[in-house]
Amino acid sequence: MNTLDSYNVRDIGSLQMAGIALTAAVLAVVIRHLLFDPLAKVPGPWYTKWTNAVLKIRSIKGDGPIYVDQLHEKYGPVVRLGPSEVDVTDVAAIKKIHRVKSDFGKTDFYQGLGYRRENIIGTQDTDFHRRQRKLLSQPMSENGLKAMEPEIEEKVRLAIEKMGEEMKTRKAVDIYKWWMFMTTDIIGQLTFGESFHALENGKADSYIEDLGKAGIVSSIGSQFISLMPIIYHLPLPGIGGSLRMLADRIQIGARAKFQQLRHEMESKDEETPLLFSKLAQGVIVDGETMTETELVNAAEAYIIAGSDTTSNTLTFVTWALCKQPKLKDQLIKELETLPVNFTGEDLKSLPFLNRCITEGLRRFPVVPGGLPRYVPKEGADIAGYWLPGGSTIITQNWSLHRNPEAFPNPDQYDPSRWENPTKAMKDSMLAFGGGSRICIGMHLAYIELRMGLAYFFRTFPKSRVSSLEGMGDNDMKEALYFISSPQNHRCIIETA
Ligand code: HEM
Repeated sequence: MNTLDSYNVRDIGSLQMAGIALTAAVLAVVIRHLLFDPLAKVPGPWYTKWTNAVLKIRSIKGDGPIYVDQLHEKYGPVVRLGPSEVDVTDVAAIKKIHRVKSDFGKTDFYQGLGYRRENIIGTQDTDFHRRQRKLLSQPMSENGLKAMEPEIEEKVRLAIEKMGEEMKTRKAVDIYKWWMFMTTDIIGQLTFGESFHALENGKADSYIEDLGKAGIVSSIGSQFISLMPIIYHLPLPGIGGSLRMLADRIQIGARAKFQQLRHEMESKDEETPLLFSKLAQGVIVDGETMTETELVNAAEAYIIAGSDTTSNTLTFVTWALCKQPKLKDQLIKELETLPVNFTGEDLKSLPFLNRCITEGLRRFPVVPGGLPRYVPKEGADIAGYWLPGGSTIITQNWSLHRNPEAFPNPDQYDPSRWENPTKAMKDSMLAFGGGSRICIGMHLAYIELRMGLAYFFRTFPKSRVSSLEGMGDNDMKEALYFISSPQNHRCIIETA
């Protein structure tokens, strides 16, 4: 036997050993999964024992919630989505997960969305979150927002004016675009004391464009959270560098806006009521305050969370009402009862307007997918299934809001179902989340939704869905990402 041959024999031996080791490792994983899989009893497709790849692919395609909903139809209120992921539609379980002081904390998914910024939306630190809520809640309360209503109303009126102008030249209006500019300008105005002037300019400024780009990259990145440290530094096409560079650009922009706000407040005798007026001046609330970095991060969180959520809801509700002229006429009749100089309080007391909004939030939930949470370390009993600590539990609105027992004929947009809402209906609504992590901008959203719809239908009572430029129902099919929107990003309405 020559030397070469002896090497070959040794190599073959090593290869065999490696093959045996690999087979043993695979077998060990298989056996562990088969014998010790803590989620083995949770029903779901066979492959979810091994992978959540189907969920990821469908989420990236923008129809993850439909996939999960189909699994619920087949397997019941608790379904397995992956090796350690479960979705639940059981109301008692949802109350347990989304309650005040819940120990089901937000998962790493939100870290992806926040692209490494510790802010109120993504934080997993309960003390940090409690402090932020305490400091930020008052200006966001119904009472706190009253002082900001004139600023909001001004932007709503400007949006309606711009829609009227577009109607004259284009013979139709893209309400998706104008509602987006309006909500972006409102949250900019209330946050930084100066809007982004999207309504005046008819386009988003570079800061908003950067935020939009970061939102797209982050929402894809949040599906692959373990790859985020790499994604963060990769040069990506179309965003002017890496996500890290983009995030830095956004932060520099927000910091400059804040410094300008502080400067203006110092030079004024009277205080302008804004979401951060007091905190920006370093006012201490119950012995606590926020640093400039915390304020900048909170401002960014507000702008991300507070623009397309509200504008997409406005778009879907406006469209749904234009599609059903009887409902639209009923709303217009109710709006005719308003005094000339109506206020936010007057709008709050209009029953049909508010039913139209509630039904819009149900039928078109703009946060349609899961609000993923970790099961606390001691594990939890969820609707009769024991889930180990650290597994992920998801509660998706898309399914909850379509529970046919609570909402017969769930695909129908029908505001009348809210005339006498049952307990099951109220319990099945999770449009703004729940418990300690409930949407802090909920009251602001309601003010914008009421004012937007009231001004729109009072000004344009003849509105109807247009077929100009090929507009059709298909345009309004929902792209179900973390935030859902009309799939073609337009909604063309004729107002005369
Ligand atoms: C129709 C409009 C809106 C809808 C449907 C909506 C929905 C939601 C939902 C479902 C959550 C909970 C997320 C979770 O638990 O994982 C949330 C949280 C949040 N929303 Fe909204 N939102 C809307 C408008 C706004 C507005 C106008 C703001 C303005 C600042 C805002 C700011 C936030 C913030 C900061 C959080 C995180 C709260 C926390 O974790 O303490 N949202 N929103």
